Amino acid sequence: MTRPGTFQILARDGAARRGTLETAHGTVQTPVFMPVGTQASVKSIDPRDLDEIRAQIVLGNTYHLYMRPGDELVAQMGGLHGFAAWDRPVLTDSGGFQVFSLAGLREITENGVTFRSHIDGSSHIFTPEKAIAIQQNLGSDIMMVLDECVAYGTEYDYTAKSLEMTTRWAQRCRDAHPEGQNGRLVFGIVQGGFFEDLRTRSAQQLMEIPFEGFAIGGLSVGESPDEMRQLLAHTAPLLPDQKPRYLMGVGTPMDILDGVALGVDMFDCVLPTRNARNGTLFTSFGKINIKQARFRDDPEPLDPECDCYACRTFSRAYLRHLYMARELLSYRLNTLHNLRFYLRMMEEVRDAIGQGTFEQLRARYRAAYEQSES
Ligand SMILES: CNc1nc2cc(C(N)=O)ccc2[nH]1
Ligand SMILES: [Zn+2]
Repeated sequence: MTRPGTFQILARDGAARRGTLETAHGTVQTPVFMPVGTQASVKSIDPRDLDEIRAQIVLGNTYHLYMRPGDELVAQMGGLHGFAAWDRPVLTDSGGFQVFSLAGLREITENGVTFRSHIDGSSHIFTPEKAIAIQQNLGSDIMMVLDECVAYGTEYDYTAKSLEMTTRWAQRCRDAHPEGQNGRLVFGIVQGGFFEDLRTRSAQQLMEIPFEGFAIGGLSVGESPDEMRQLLAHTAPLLPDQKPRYLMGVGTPMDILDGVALGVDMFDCVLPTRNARNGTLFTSFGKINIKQARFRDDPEPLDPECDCYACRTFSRAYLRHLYMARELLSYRLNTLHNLRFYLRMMEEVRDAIGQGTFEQLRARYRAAYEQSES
């Protein structure tokens, strides 16, 4: 088996790259979209479904699993792979983002972040070492460092001090899980808010540490699409060409295609799974909402170009009925479809990069999505 952490670039099309990333649970074809399985489950679908829609790697949230059922229990049950019967790669975030966005009452010190549980108000502390220990217990293939994701609009001086601490925390995370240890990988996370010079500083400091990959954090936090794109265009090319680049929490189909065009290799987002549960569905002709009356007696498949179970088997009329009747099957079929849409788009992306036709693919999606965004 090729050493975990090995990243091979197979083809380029402009700044877009097609590659392979080796992990302890198999090879990931990049660019890749990671379905989000916050509480050890991709909501409403099971591992057989993930296989069928050809998911390669899923994301678990450290904060949630630490809170419930507890990382020690998950370790006892064989890590996420044994517990959730998923035998492919798993990436876990460090909990930093959730603590900053979910937990109540937080205090940040050099040692780590102290916070109260959103479940029962109990007090906890995440240090860099603790964040890594939890992810080790979860059996994560790709662990993220503990970082401070500063809120959109944070002023320059605080952001500058925060990134310095994030770098010191990153070093402590790497020290807690040395390079090559049991085939698991650790990625650094670039911060620096929306200040290009601070992004450069954060990237330069992190690249001094031997991470197997680098994430761009602190985005998709309320900024405009243009602000995100501008920051991304500045930051992505700063990162090592020969290491995977991961854009955290992004995004819409167009955000992802624009990220690929800027050299990003990995993405995760709750959009396809969350939108499925409110009836918003992604199709080859743009975004629709299945609850619209126009679908009441529509016998056609949701998306004729989609190969998922929902599109092969049922009509728009049936999918609308399930949604209006709040049938649980609605969550499952809509989720299967939306995730398959994202995963199929990534398959097309990888093929297009290999054939040098990525820009044509991006233009095709833009034609379908610009109008449906309006
Ligand atoms: C949904 N937006 C989003 N922004 C993120 C930033 C981070 C981060 N660590 O800066 C992690 C997850 C994120 N998800
Ligand atoms: Zn479908």
